[in-house]
Amino acid sequence: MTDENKIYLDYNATTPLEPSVLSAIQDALRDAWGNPSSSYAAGKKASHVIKRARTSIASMIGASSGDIIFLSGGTEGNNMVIHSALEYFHGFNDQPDCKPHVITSNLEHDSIQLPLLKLKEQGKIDVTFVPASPDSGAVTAEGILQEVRPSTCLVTVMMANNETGVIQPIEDISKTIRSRNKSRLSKKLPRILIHTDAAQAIGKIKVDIDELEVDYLTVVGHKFYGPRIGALFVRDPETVTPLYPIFYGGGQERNFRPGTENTGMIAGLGEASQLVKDNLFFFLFNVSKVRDYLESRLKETFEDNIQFNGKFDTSERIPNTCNVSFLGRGLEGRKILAAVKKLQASVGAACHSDAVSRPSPILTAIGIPHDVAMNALRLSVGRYTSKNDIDIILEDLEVVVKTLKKDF
Ligand SMILES: O=C(O)CC[SeH]
Repeated sequence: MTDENKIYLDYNATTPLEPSVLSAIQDALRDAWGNPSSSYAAGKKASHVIKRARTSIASMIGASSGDIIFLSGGTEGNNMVIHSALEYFHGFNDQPDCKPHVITSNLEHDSIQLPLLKLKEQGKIDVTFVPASPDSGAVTAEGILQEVRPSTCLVTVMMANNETGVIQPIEDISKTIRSRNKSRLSKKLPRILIHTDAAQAIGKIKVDIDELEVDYLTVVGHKFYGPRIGALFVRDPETVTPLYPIFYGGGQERNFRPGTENTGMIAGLGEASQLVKDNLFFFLFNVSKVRDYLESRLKETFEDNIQFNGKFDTSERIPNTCNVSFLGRGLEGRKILAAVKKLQASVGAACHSDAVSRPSPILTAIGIPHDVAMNALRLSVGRYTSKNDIDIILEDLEVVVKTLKKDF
């Protein structure tokens, strides 16, 4: 339950800070205010806090501390991966007219999709958006592989979609691309770098960089009860995986990401990561129980007058997400959200929420008809959402849907 007796079911948009995360931030701001680059006590205190946080984040995803680069959030991390892949390509290939090629999905967050479209518009790259299947809401490794060409230098696919919750086959994609890389080496073709944006996966499902076999992985604090900063996993950035700074300055983060460190927020990200490391399966079990209860209550209340948009027999979902359409005229998702008294949710990605009344491009991309997509709600439960919250939401929705139907 949040303010004004509202019930928040938009945890994929952002999450509140866990109390211990807030305490870690406050403690660091109060006690570790020194410049981490300073050699005296105040600086050392700050650098110690950062070191401890880096260790927690690395441990959460099965990485080494040296593989974690702090930055401002998911958007910066995703842009840095694209920038580094292109720098790597140009360092490898000296033919000025040969453009780097990037393969991605048609489901990506704007912080992947838009930089790629911009670079394409500028004539700097070629990009292939591999369509997700309407039968699974996911891409396939084969679908990615068949788009590989000699100039391909990056494959980037999100680990789980923020609107449908569908988990993408990152392990399969990595294994397939790594196998192809072996044959490319002998042909003196660029290595294909592999990235996944794990923003919607961390804290909800197991994220292990050795199982995933990715070169890069984006970590976004505010999706797992942490602060609004992020980190980028880069597999041994000094020697194995290319990483190039987007901007230059004081040399922090081994010159990969300069700027005086945000010690307070880094401390918070470290605490949020430690909580995930220590409690993932407790969190996962709880949210899946409540999400499944939500979907059973929706089915019980609305019977065949709803459609779930992320449930497929051939793919898995993150355990907290329910994308549901209310079938029938006059039941647009935006109208329902404007009329409910308790529910706080979204029709899709928060970064699109101010867009004109249009169906989610993610839902239409996986073949959901326009009118059904227009009637969708994205409901994403949190660690502490209760079944009682769900019962209140169902009452709220039942009244509103009945009223909107009658008024249409
Ligand atoms: O899906 C969301 O709401 C967060 C990314 Se814009």
